[in-house]
This record gives sequence, C-alpha cells and structure tokens, in this order.
Amino acid sequence: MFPLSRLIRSRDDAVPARGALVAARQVGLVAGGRRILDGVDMAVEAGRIVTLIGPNGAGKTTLLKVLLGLLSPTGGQVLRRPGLRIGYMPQRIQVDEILPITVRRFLGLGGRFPKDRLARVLAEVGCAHLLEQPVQSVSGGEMQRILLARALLREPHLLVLDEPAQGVDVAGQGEVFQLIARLRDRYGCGVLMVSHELHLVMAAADSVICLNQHVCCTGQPDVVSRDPAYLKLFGKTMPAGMVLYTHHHDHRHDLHGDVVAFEGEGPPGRGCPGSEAHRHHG
Ligand SMILES: Nc1ncnc2c1ncn2[C@@H]1O[C@H](COP(=O)(O)OP(=O)(O)OP(=O)(O)O)[C@@H](O)[C@H]1O
Repeated sequence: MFPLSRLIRSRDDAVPARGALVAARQVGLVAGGRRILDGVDMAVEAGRIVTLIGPNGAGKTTLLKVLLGLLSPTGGQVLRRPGLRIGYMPQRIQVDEILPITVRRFLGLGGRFPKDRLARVLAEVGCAHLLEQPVQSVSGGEMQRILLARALLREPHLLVLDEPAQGVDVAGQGEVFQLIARLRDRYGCGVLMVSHELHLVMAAADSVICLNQHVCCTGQPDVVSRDPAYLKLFGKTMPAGMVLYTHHHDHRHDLHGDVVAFEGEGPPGRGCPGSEAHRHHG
C-alpha cells in the first residue's frame, strides 16, 4: 500500500522552468511490458489549479506518482523546485478496522504536530467536530476531507489530490472544489488533481490536461471554453455551467492502451504533435 498523504521532499537535482513547482518533460513509463505514459509534458505553477482528466486506465494516477517521485519514469525527466514541499492525498487508503484510532491520532501519524495545529487544519476543511471521533466511523465524504487535512498539515507548496471528490454526493462535490480553491488562496500553493467530475473541473480549474497515455489536449478552461476547438474536444456547454464531456479522437487505443490509427487513416500517430495543446483528433 502507498504511504498515507505525506510530505515528500524533492530531489534537488533538476530545476523546472521559472515559476513552475513541478514539471514533466517527455515523461514516459513502461510497466509490465505495457506503455502507460508516453511523452508527457506538463507543469504546475504556484497558485494554479491544474486538473488531470481522462478515461479509466489513462495513466492519471501513474503520472501523479511519477511527479511525486514514488515511481521512476522510464523516459524523460521530472523536475521539482528545490525544497518543494508536497502534500499528497491518495486515491484510496486502507484504515485497519482492528486498530481503532481517533481522527486526531490518525492525523498525527504523519509527524509530530501540536493538538491545536491538528484541530486548526481539521477546521479548515470543515471537520473540526471530528477530532476525537474514531476514524473508522467517519463517512466517505468526511474521510476525503480528513485526507485533505492530512495533506495540508505541513503547509505544502504543492497539493496533489487524486480524485478528492470521489464518493462525495453531487452537492458535496461542488463544496469540495470550492474548498480546494479556498485552500489554494489561503496557502498560495499549486494544486494538481485528478478528477472525473468534468462539469466541476471546467468551472474550477485554471488549466485542464486530458491524458490518455499521452497528453491529448490541454488548456485554460476560461479561455478555451469559447474556442470552437475546445467545444469539439470537450463537448457543448450545457445550462447552469454544466459541460458535457465528449472526447473526439482521430486515433483510438487498443486493449493495451497503445495508440492505433482508425482503419484507412494511415500509420498510428505517436501522440498529438503540432500544437501547444497537443490536440489530437486522435
Ligand atoms: N505496476 C504496473 N504494472 C503494469 N501495469 C500497471 C502498473 N501500474 C498501473 N498499471 C496500469 O496502467 C494503467 C494506468 O493506471 P492508472 O491507475 O494510472 O490509471 P488512471 O487514469 O488513474 O485510471 P482511473 O481513472 O481508473 O483511476 C492501468 O491500465 C493500470 O492497470
């Protein structure tokens, strides 16, 4: 199992471009004989919310782990700002049912923090009342917030959140995204998150990266949402700010996730060269 959300110190051997906290340069990963990431370029800057979207198995969690340094890429480079503090909220954790601990003890597992610091960080995520409650008894939505509090404990420069609204009801999802934006403002940190809540992503993110092994397209939602190319890639804007996600590819992925051209369209392309957005109709 992965360690719980925690502080991860950067390797200070390579430095990203000015302003970037973390960056991937042509990152690739092959595991178990399969290509999982291919030529990924991206960066997260302080104060920005960058959201990774993509279908199941697209490599989103793997990319987060590579950026965190938990997995080594088999190609390309990951650059982290020297001294970078990262707060990581994993997609899922296992809490041992037979080891009853309170939320306070659970939060304290990641380091020595005074009780008032633990109480304060829980209050920041709207869960001050849970401090002395057994962690096994909290709801799924409360657990997401507790994990977020845990990621915040050491005042990270970069928050990495793997599906922070997973298991949260629809009304609660909006609150989670608002909370993340408030925390970004309060801490001035960069946020990199994976999300499947596309309508909220489009409203809340500064930048969206669509991943399917490679970066299919990327852009700032507020700018590109009026762009016909964006509409073609991400679908039509729906009432009440909802965005219907449709992803038009000019290639497809086989059962192993490899890029394959549609029949009659020539040889398979490698990624989507040709634009800053890496826009692939395929
Ligand atoms: N160590 C590994 N060996 C082989 N394949 C792996 C390994 N780790 C991940 N994979 C595969 O890589 C692919 C990408 O997995 P990943 O968890 O990154 O996808 P994801 O985009 O986060 O998916 P989801 O949206 O379902 O959470 C999956 O097909 C997964 O089975």
